Amino acid sequence: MSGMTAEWTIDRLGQRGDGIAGEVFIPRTLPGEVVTGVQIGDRIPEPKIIMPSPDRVAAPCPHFKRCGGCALQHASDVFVAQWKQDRVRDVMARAGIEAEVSRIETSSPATRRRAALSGRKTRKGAQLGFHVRAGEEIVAIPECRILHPDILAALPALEQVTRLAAPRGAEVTLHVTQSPVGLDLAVEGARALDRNLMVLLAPFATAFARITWNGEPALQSAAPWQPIGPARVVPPPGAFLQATPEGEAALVTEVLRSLHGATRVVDLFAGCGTFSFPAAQIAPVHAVEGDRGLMEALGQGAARASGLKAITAEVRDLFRNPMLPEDLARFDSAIIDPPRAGAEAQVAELARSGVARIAFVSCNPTTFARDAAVLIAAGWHMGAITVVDQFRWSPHIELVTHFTRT
Ligand SMILES: C[S@@+](CC[C@H](N)C(=O)[O-])C[C@H]1O[C@@H](n2cnc3c(N)ncnc32)[C@H](O)[C@@H]1O
Repeated sequence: MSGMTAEWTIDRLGQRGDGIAGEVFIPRTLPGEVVTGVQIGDRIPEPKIIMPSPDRVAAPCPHFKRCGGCALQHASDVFVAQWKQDRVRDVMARAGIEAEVSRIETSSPATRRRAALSGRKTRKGAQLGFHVRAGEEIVAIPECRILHPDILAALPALEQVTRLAAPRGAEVTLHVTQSPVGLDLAVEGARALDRNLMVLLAPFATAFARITWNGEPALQSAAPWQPIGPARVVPPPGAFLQATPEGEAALVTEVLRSLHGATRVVDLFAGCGTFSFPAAQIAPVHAVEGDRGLMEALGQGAARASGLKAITAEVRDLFRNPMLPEDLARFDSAIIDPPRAGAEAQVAELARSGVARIAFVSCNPTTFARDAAVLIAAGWHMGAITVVDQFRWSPHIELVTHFTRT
């Protein structure tokens, strides 16, 4: 069929949010829609909609057609919310688990507090933004509907930094994180930082609280702290943080609900303490994490915080060296929030530990389903799942639930 125009009816959406008709992927379409277009390989990159779905809406962002940042702006909020919850049910069912998905918490537009932007120097200035869908070209995003207004307001300054940073013919990545005292900028792939460049960066102290250049400190006018529970934590440059404050609050609420009755908590894959600090309002917390910089940030935040139970920190690779049942014996409750790969090794140990309750946060339903199946097979009961949509208009899905012993 390649190269021919034909008519297609969309059956379903795939995990990246593309419509699928038979074996063909058709972006920016919805189930039930009839489309035509030229097939290139297994895709119809520029479909024409012949019969639209009642769930189709006008995309709120003027960049949607080209920008690869959002895949689902052509769908109503109701459709996206339902699709994400159904996807979690389907993935769980494929792992043999009948899951109760109770609700979805969707973050508001313009609340994403961190972004990785791509930049390239041009003859006249700089290109800065997100990549086009499945391509190298960069789309400028001055009217982006997901990013926090502080980040959008800094786009002109970020373009100037791109001009200073980008090596000839190469791209730089600008990790920008919003904080109450200004933006934290970590530039990667930049040309080497020298004295001349330091001088040129100095005026950016008004636009950015901190600039880090290929991992080296370049400028700091204020420590870019984040409010985490009752603590103030200064994460390392470019560090993981939950993407929106609303999403973080929804996750924390569910985690704390799961910890009801906890007296000693272990927080596995703790990051810089998103759950450790709120949990330490209830019980002492031992935070375990593989990244030393994150653990140091958590330790410094804990040392400055008041009114919390004790927080201890341990740097540990939980894939290669998971906490064993004997290590876990001093805790009655666990929080676990692994990266996308899930926590196969650690969950196997939790399953046979004496811990009474587990709050489980996941950013990948597929690895979560695999890990949940291990706990359920070992006699644990899974509670209702809350889907947390911090990546509004993208197909990305996060969830939180809890496990108790049956
Ligand atoms: C999804 S993030 C969650 C962080 C934290 N719970 C939060 O909400 O901010 C996953 C964390 O796992 C950590 N991590 C990744 N691989 C790891 C490993 N093998 N051992 C321990 N921690 C790891 C990452 O550094 C990251 O902080």
